Amino acid sequence: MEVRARAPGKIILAGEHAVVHGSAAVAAAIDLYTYVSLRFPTPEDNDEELKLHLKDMGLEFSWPVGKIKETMPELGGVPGSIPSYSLEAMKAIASLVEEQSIPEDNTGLISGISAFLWLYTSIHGNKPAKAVVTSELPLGSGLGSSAAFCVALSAALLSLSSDSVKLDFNHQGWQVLGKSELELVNKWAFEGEKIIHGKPSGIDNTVSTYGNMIKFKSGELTHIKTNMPVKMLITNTKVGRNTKSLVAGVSKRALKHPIAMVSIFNAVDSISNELSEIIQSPISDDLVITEKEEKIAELMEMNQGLLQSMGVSHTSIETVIRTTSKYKLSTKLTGAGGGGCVLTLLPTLLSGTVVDKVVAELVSCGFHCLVAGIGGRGMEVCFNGF
Ligand SMILES: Nc1ncnc2c1ncn2[C@@H]1O[C@H](COP(=O)(O)OP(=O)(O)OP(=O)(O)O)[C@@H](O)[C@H]1O
Ligand SMILES: C[C@@](O)(CCO)CC(=O)[O-]
Ligand SMILES: [Mg+2]
Repeated sequence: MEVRARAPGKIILAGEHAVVHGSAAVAAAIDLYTYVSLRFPTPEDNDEELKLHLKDMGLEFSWPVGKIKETMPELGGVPGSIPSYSLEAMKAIASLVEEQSIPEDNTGLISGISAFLWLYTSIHGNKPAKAVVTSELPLGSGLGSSAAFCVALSAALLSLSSDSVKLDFNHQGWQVLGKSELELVNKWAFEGEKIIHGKPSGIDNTVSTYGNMIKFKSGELTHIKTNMPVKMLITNTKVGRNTKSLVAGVSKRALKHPIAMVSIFNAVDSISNELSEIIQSPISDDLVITEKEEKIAELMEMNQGLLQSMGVSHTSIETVIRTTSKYKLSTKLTGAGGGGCVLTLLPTLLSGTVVDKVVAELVSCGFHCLVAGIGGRGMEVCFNGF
């Protein structure tokens, strides 16, 4: 039996970082996906290994199941109940990861491989299997690659665990899971995100699981219904960074300057609430759209200013802001910042020629630009046709 799961990346329209400290944030799924296929070997295969193939990078890792059992004698294997990780389990996983040869310029993958091992062994114990991962998302760039990885992986793992997820095996093509299954996948993915992010808010795995556009505050999800077309140019500065250390940096600043930082987080909360109201309110004509876009653009600029105060902007992000402001366009970072991707609002009435000029100028600075579909599908699984 083989299953394939896919989960989308995301953009955060407002509220990143502050959401870790209890403020509201607004996020939307994008139509770029991470795919995980999972297969248990048949007895004829005579395969006694757990394998992880990161296809895009041409990397393969494998662990003899005997070695996993020896290193982690207290294995879980109960899909319905999520174990809290013990220091011993994390140490055991670290030793299993250490014995793999991970290329020096790919050490960022250590946290992803650790999340894989933790999720796999917690759900399936020490059963042999092969997982193959591919992704359309740039890794470590603010588009939620870690969450898409954890959601797709959890969905694939739970789909092949006999009783935790109800599926229609005869369904042709991609299928959306039921409400309780989505909740379970989201919970497991959040645990994976903890391994990668340290202290995630849960917004990335939640929007990747459910898709569309959401408001998220203190673990609570509100679905945003909108008929407003929101078009963003995504610019990847290609400056590498990692979410865990950026989140830790903001927490450090919050400890150092608690009163000032609480004011910043409160301001972000108001921005996210206003933004979600604007997006949800009905549209009667083009004039209304233009007014709304102007407000959204201002809120994005205000949010970017506050993110800069939190210490998560970067000179490359400032370069994109300067470049796009020449064309009167508003830009903010998305995700954890420190480099990575930034969003520029593309108003509905903006001419294609202007977009082409901005893109050409950004590309000449060495950045990569893309326009992704916003607010699309969440996590789905497939048993055939792949
Ligand atoms: N397809 C993948 N295969 C293996 N590991 C992955 C994959 N996608 C993400 N990861 C893991 O997640 C890490 C990147 O996570 P990180 O949270 O730093 O960035 P991001 O999720 O892309 O951005 P953000 O959290 O700001 O949205 C990678 O270094 C790797 O460990
Ligand atoms: C920076 C952050 O707010 C968003 C990363 O996409 C972290 C989180 O919420 O987990
Ligand atoms: Mg991440």
